[in-house]
Amino acid sequence: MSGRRVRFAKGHGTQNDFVLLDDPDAALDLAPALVRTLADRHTGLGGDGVIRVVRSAALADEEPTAKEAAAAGADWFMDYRNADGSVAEMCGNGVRVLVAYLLKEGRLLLPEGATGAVGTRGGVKAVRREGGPDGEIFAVGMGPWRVDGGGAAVAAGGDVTVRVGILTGAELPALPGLSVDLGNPHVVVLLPDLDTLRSLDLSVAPRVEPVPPHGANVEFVVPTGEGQLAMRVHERGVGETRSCGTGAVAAAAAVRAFELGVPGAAVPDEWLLDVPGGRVRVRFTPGDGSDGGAASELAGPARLVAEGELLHL
Ligand SMILES: N[C@@H](CCC[C@H](N)C(=O)O)C(=O)O
Repeated sequence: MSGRRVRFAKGHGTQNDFVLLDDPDAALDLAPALVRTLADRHTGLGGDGVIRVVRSAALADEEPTAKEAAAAGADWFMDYRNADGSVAEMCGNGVRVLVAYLLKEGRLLLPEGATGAVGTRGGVKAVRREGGPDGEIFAVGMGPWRVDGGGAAVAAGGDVTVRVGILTGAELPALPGLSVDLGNPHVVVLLPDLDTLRSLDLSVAPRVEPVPPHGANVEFVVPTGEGQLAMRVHERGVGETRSCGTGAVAAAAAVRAFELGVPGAAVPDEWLLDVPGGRVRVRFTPGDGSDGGAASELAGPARLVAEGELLHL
């Protein structure tokens, strides 16, 4: 990209932060090394991930999901990369930040309450502007989810084992985890209380066994009230982040699946998740999701904080 001028923006959704690269015509060679440099908090702009803002049609020849997006009328595509340079299928917080950027650039018209669409590798996502104090709350249709091990895994309390360290240097006894697919892979671990959640040392990746074939984002959750969860997350390709949108949906879906298994339990379809970077809302349309028919929605803020031009890269 020597000699080329590339505009960037920086934004976050509940402090899950991203570098956005403006590349409408898919002219950039977004090699993993460039992503790592940009995401680095010392040598680059810093972020949990990098989002290339690209026209779906411009990426259609090399990315089948971009071709589908273009055909479905979603003009813009979120080409999402984790901070380590790896490609991820979906990013719930990232979609909202992308939408905030497209609105700022006048590329998407989304009056409050209206619905638009953006392309991702995890499929076309419907987005709605909800408003909020500074007009920054967006809701994203996250589609169906899948509990990988089905009802048997839910009944057993999980399908994998998770080992995680705590700040004293010790490790918690092995914990059950439930694998949930949101387009990207998640493992959700239910913890007994907030003290245990706070005690986790997520500077080291939790170990999941059997090892998920494509890695996993691991969410640790504690129910804090009816339809309320506290969550911390270790993201695949990043490390601990202050929020994860797909993780929030996976966490709520897992806890809801456990509760649906309790006879007589009143299980809410709306959940509030408190993460270190703020709060997001997850809604499920009625159903248990197991037939792929039920859908989920994630809502939360998105903020752009800077824009500029890349130099020397
Ligand atoms: N922070 C994102 C998820 C980003 C991708 C993830 N690290 C993966 O590799 O699947 C979110 O808000 O969903």
